[in-house]
Amino acid sequence: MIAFHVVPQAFSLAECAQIAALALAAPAQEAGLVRRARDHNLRRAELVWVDDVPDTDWVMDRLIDVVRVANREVFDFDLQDFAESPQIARYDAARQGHFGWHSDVGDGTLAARRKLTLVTQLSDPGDYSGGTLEVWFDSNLRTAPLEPGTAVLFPSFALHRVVPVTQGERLSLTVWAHGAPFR
Ligand SMILES: O=C(O)CCC(=O)C(=O)O
Ligand SMILES: [Fe+2]
Repeated sequence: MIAFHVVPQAFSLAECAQIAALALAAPAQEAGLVRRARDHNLRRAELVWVDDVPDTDWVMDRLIDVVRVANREVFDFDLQDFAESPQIARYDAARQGHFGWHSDVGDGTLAARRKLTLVTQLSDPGDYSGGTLEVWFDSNLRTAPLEPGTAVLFPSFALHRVVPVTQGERLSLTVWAHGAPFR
């Protein structure tokens, strides 16, 4: 099974800036985990659900295209739908934004069906320190490239984390593709 797939320029720089601006204008929610439990030791971030932001159909359309191509060419998972809104997460240094080691698959109705995770970098790496996304699937730890617009995809059950942001602010755009649970 492929652990980690990188798609450069899934979004242009201008598109990343546009998505970031929409997110900064929208009211954010404190980040929950699957099933909306809150554990600040595990995650500190603010979330905006893309489906709650007007005029973002093009964002979802692009994400669907990128997932479709990656799944056809690389993963070949049995995917059925996108059952949850994409999320924009803001991790800032003031709150030591981070997300500890976790899997995106949980035992909630939706989280149990997560199969493929896609994360797009939205921020210029010059705007923050720390904040790297690491995926630990096998003996190799993989780090998501920092270029804004670059997307990474990995099986949703793979352990991953966002290390604490120590300066500035990092934004990311995440979406999950769902299907019958792995068996
Ligand atoms: O912000 C990221 O890079 C990762 C987000 C994530 O792992 C999640 O929302 O489950
Ligand atoms: Fe995650």
